[in-house]
Amino acid sequence: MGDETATSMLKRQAAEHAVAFVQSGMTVGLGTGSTAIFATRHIAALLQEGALREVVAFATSVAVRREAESLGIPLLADDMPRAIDLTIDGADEIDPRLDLIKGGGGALLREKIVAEASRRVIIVADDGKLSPCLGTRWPVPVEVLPYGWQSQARYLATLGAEVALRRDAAGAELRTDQGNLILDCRFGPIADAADLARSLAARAGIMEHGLFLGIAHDVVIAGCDGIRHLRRGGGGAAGLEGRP
Ligand SMILES: O=C(CO)[C@H](O)[C@H](O)COP(=O)(O)O
Repeated sequence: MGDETATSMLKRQAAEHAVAFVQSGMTVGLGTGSTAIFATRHIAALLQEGALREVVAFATSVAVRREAESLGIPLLADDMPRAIDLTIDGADEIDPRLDLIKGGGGALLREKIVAEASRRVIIVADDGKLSPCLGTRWPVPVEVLPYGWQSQARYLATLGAEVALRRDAAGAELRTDQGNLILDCRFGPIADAADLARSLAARAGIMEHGLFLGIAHDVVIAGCDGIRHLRRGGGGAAGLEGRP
């Protein structure tokens, strides 16, 4: 089995473990990315089997909304007429406090809107996403308005970032679902993520950033040695007995 297949299997295991927390009647946030998509597909399969009933979902990106529609998952209207019970999403980097870098898939703004509207946020990932300190292995994605974006790039450089405009596979500047740009900001290990988040939030033209601090309630991590369920403030691994 190649590396890619093994990682994909871990992503699926983490995502399916988290879906066990979805109950009939819930409103569920559907995350974006190659890990969260396994949760969406598993929810669809459980709805089809009748093991779950009356679940309504809210997607964190246009791509996931389309996928959910094609799988027959009922969706809330885009104005989110009610709060979300549980969101299952992925992450790019996870530190020991369960703070995150997200936005590798470019959906950080919608993902943060959905997470902040959710009573519970479960992050699912393979153990390659664990990091001693945010910024060690992943840049912080920053979504900026195209208007004046080079000014934001200069501002980000003054904060210590090596800044790269994200491009799509064809080399064109990548546009988010809102038509904005993404600046990937490599800071290296971030000593004070809360302070950096404040500096990013303070700048007009920066629409959102990929630091998700104090947002995840749970992190489900799959590795070769099994699944670990980490809870915020819960002192670490809870093991499979945490399953509802
Ligand atoms: O934040 C995200 C998308 O904006 C993703 O959740 C994150 O990039 C992880 O993706 P993957 O599960 O494909 O590794």
